[in-house]
Amino acid sequence: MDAISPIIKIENFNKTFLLNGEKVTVLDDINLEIEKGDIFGIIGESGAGKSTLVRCMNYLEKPTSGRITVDGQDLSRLTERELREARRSICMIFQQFNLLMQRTAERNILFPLEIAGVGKQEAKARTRELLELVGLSDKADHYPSQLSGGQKQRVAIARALAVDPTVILCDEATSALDPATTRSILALLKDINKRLGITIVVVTHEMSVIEEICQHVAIIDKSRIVEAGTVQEIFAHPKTQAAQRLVYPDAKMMERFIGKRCCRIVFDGSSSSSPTVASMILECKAPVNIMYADMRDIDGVAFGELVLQLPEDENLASKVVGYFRTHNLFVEELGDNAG
Ligand SMILES: Nc1ncnc2c1ncn2[C@@H]1O[C@H](COP(=O)(O)OP(=O)(O)OP(=O)(O)O)[C@@H](O)[C@H]1O
Repeated sequence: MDAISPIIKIENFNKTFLLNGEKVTVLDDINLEIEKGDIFGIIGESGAGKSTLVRCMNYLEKPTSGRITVDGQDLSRLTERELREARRSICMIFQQFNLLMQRTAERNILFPLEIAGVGKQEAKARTRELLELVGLSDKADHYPSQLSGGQKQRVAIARALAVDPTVILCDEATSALDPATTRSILALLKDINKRLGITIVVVTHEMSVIEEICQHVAIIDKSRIVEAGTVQEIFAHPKTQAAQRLVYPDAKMMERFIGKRCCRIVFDGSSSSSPTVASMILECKAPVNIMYADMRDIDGVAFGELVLQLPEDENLASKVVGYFRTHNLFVEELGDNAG
């Protein structure tokens, strides 16, 4: 395989379920390519079809029509035995960790090595290494019930890594965790991707997870992929309503600023990293109120939106608006016809 060919390729893919005798289309004409070494996010609202899509990537669910190729192998052509073999390199981690409760952390990680027939000494040494990699060397003998949610997910990640996968599929892997633990698990996944070159597919309903670790993202809405691209592109120019709802969840709230001399400034990653608002205040000598701010730092670049209340003096107000426009920012005055 050359470095730029996709490790996962999904073509003309459809999935229907039979529900009370009726066909329900859950995924409709999906086409997607995920490059080797990427951290790829799949985001959408509840019921959009995210989990079904990711489960199809290792054939836990089979497509109704269409093709899935992973690492050059068309999964539809594999026998059950070959599929089991292929699944060893396409591991999955889940929201609820799925650990074996009667086994210690160490023996959970040993499990896939036992199934793969790895010798005892080698398996034990590998397990120790993995416990260290996920920062749990001191918890080897703990049972899942004695571990926190974050620690359980670390064991699940170590177990996934035991068989040297090329892809890790994460289905809402941080959704049961608090924000600080979520960040630490995402940092661990990022580190694994960087150090081991493993491709990671992240299914989530939280934009913050995408921002934190993904390079590319696909947005699923009502069974279809409505937008896909780099995280920066999607943040900068969300085209569809589904993407706009995710990137600007508070868009409806803008209505409350209408008629109050407010303007909305969009930071789409193209402006310089200088403190633009502070510089504007110094240069225009204009006092402004910040009414609303939703800013994110993605790879050191500012994305998001600000609502400022402009000065009453009309000349000064247009000077402020002009300042932002000359600094490559999109500015929209929230007049009576805005919203
Ligand atoms: N085995 C099944 N039989 C029938 N319908 C199913 C089955 N599995 C999933 N569905 C339906 O497919 C749709 C998509 O489900 P899926 O779990 O993929 O969505 P999701 O985007 O992951 O949602 P969530 O974020 O709530 O988990 C839902 O309407 C669900 O009810």
